[in-house]
Amino acid sequence: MLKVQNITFSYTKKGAANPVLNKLNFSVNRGEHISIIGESGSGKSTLLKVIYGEYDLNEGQIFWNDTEILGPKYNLVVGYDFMKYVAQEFDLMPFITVEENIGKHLSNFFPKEKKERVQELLEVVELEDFAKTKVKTLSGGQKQRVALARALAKQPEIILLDEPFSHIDNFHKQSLRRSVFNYLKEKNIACIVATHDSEDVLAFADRMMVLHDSEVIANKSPQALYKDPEMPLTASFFGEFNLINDRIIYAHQLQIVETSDLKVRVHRNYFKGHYYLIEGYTDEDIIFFENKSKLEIDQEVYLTSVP
Ligand SMILES: Nc1ncnc2c1ncn2[C@@H]1O[C@H](COP(=O)(O)OP(=O)(O)OP(=O)(O)O)[C@@H](O)[C@H]1O
Repeated sequence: MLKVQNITFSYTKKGAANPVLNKLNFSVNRGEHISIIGESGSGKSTLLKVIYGEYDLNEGQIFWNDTEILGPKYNLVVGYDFMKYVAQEFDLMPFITVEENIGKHLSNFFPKEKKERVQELLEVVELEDFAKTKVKTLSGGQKQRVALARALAKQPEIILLDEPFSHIDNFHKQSLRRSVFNYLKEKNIACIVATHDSEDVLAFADRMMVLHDSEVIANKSPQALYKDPEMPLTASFFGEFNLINDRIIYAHQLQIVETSDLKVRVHRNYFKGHYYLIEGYTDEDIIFFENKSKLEIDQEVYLTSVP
């Protein structure tokens, strides 16, 4: 189990401290999948780096089971065998092939096992056809997949992923995401994923942590937070929403009815595939709702909220 106990961390720039994490407490079980979300600059990457032991804490402690994770002040080499970290900037060996990169840290004493392991990982990241390709000739998304496979090669107990699919095109993203996250579950590898993409979270995360103002402001299942997001920042992660009488109401929860207290004049239609997102105005506010078809501009409709 990962235990993060009361940790505080600041970057120091020209003697001035920039506090990024303030008294964070949480734990992650073996095999558990945690997503960290938050605005850009809220400290998601910093939190992953601190857990990895890349920086020294100002306060608090981090443990994986009984081992305390210590920073560079205490460790000549950053990192531990049981934990892997795939950063946004993946550092690969450009002049050797994909399979050589993936197998880089696997022992050569067991060539058959090594070959099988590399093949298994090539399949997880869907790069079988690129095994013999030199990494320098790969695209950004392909490199990201090699970095993922390399991090998994020695089967860590916990893996930290920073925006793991950010460079991957939509065509491959869906199946790659399923393949990687299902693999981690199967092997009981804990993972902490920093992401902006709700698709990384909703179907896969056991818990979702929201970072804001240097603190964890929510730490619940995606289902619980979707149902009761508590604050606009969390709701925004799930889609378009409105604040009506201080209540968060998602755009899809508003429906056109014959008459109601909520009268809206249609301002714009946005095509979304199987529905349109409609932007409308009341006398005071902008309201977003969904409709199967496009509506006439300036048309007046009445809305009601449904669960
Ligand atoms: N090496 C560094 N030195 C000084 N300040 C830094 C450093 N890295 C990040 N910061 C600052 O720390 C804060 C948190 O940055 P961090 O990269 O952790 O945010 P993030 O939530 O991961 O952002 P994003 O979603 O844009 O990747 C920001 O204000 C950033 O400017």
